[in-house]
Amino acid sequence: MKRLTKQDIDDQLKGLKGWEYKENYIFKNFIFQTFFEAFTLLCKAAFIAEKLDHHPDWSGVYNKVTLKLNTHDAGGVTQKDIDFAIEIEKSM
Ligand SMILES: C[C@H](O)[C@H](O)[C@H]1CNC2=NC(N)=NC(=O)C2=N1
Repeated sequence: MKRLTKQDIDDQLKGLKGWEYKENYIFKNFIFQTFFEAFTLLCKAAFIAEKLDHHPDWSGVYNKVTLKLNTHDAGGVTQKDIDFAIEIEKSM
């Protein structure tokens, strides 16, 4: 899959609240009230990852989650990464 240009990525991220582009990946930091809500997001991310066959780098510390994505073969951000972010936002 073709790597997106910075302009394409910036344009697409305008519609995705909290998502940012940095050093060849897109990411979002989430902060919840509770560990359970954070864990719920990780569960949703796991199901989306399996559906799209595209898996985020993630970290979870108590009520905070970070999701980070790029496409290994392309060496950067592709439409698959954006699609993952869209699915996550739809699930919120
Ligand atoms: C074969 C399989 O489709 C690839 O290894 C997938 C799996 N999940 C992946 N996830 C992410 N984030 N980037 C990839 O390039 C990627 N590649």
